[in-house]
Amino acid sequence: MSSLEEPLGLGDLPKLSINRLGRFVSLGARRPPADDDDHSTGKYSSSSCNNGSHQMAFHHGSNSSYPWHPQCRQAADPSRDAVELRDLPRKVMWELPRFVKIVEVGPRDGLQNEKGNVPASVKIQLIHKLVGAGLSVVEATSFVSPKWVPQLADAEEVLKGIKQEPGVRYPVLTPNLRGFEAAIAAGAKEIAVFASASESFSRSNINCTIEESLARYRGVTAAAKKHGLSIRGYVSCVIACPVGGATDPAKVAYVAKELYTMGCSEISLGDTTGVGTPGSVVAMLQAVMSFVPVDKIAVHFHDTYGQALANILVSLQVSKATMGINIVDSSVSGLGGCPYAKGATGNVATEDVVYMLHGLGIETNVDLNKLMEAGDYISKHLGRPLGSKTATALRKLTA
Ligand SMILES: CC(C)(COP(=O)([O-])OP(=O)([O-])OC[C@H]1O[C@@H](n2cnc3c(N)ncnc32)[C@H](O)[C@@H]1OP(=O)([O-])[O-])[C@@H](O)C(=O)NCCC(=O)NCCSC(=O)C[C@@](C)(O)CC(=O)[O-]
Repeated sequence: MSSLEEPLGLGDLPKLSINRLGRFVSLGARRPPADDDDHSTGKYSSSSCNNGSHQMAFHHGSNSSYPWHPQCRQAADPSRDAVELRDLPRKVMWELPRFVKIVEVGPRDGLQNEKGNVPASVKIQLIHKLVGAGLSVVEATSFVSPKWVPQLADAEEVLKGIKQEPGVRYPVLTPNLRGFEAAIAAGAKEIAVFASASESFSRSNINCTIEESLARYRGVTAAAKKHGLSIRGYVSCVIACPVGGATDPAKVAYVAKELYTMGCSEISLGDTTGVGTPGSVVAMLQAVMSFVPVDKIAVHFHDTYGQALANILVSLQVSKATMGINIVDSSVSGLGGCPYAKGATGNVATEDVVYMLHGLGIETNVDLNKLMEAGDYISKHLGRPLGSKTATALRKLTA
């Protein structure tokens, strides 16, 4: 392996003086004092890590296969310096969560935009592989009009074909009561409604105004609550709309608040076109966080402009007052795109998100190797190269 192929990670830092780093951390880092730390909420405690008594466990099964990976080196080296280095990201950045829940949207968002037909059996296999990789939320399909999204016309067959594992969530999109009824008949235990912060996108995606969609979703969420179902709510075009241009963060906050008030337990904020940068994302998140608790917010970035990982990172550490967002949507092998958002590419690849989070010492419970196998499986079926930079690099290394 050439040095260029090795990731420059925390494991490279021992070449620097720990004392100098310590000074840098204490002078430069803007983090709250140790008194603010609170393990019950998952906030970081620096003092407890210095003696190793609260070392984070690195149970990312896949990492053990990559001995050069910074986390593996550190896990094998319990020295004080290694512990300090491993926790460095938490010190120099605003607070990061200890655990991030990944919501895998590949089988739905990923496959809704495919030109070719993907058989239901392949979708079911893909979902099983994703769950086998440790993902605890896998969005399975959509009960939408087959005239609008023919790619998901097999929703019933897919949902009925999945062997639902205990403790795993399989949300499905439902645009109206008709979709909701079909979803519960097929065994759905969680639904998702999807509104937009842009009038023009709302019309092109679901053929109604924002207010009409919210009125419709009040009916759908009321029915879902009666059946004891969990509900996810999406807001699309949170940064910009493919037709209408930049979105006012206040509009995003309004739609998010309405969805939250009607009973959505998780609000996913979608940068549908992938134009957001950390600058625009922070402004939008601050607006939404005035109305929706941070632990109910998920971020959903498309990677059209290559900004998705940066946007996720800033979302995790968004505020001094809170511990940041800890739910991230992503799509295996970067599949996806909305058929009604012209020019937008796929979601950020789950493999790349997992690689970054594990590199930050954040747990996900996802096994990167098994996840890459799911990515190989669907990419092979679609006849296209891997859409994840991480998977592409690791496959080259192990070829
Ligand atoms: C909302 C509608 C149905 C309105 O569509 P419409 O044409 O206004 O509704 P309609 O009531 O006139 O129905 C049209 C036809 O569809 C049928 N129909 C009606 N509803 C259903 C249903 N549930 N299931 C099956 N069939 C249905 C209905 O019966 C009728 O059939 P016909 O009488 O002509 O034979 C339509 O616009 C639609 O299905 N849109 C879905 C579009 C979509 O799925 N977009 C992608 C998901 S959103 C997204 O990707 C963004 C997100 C979430 O990922 C976040 C982000 O990235 O930002």
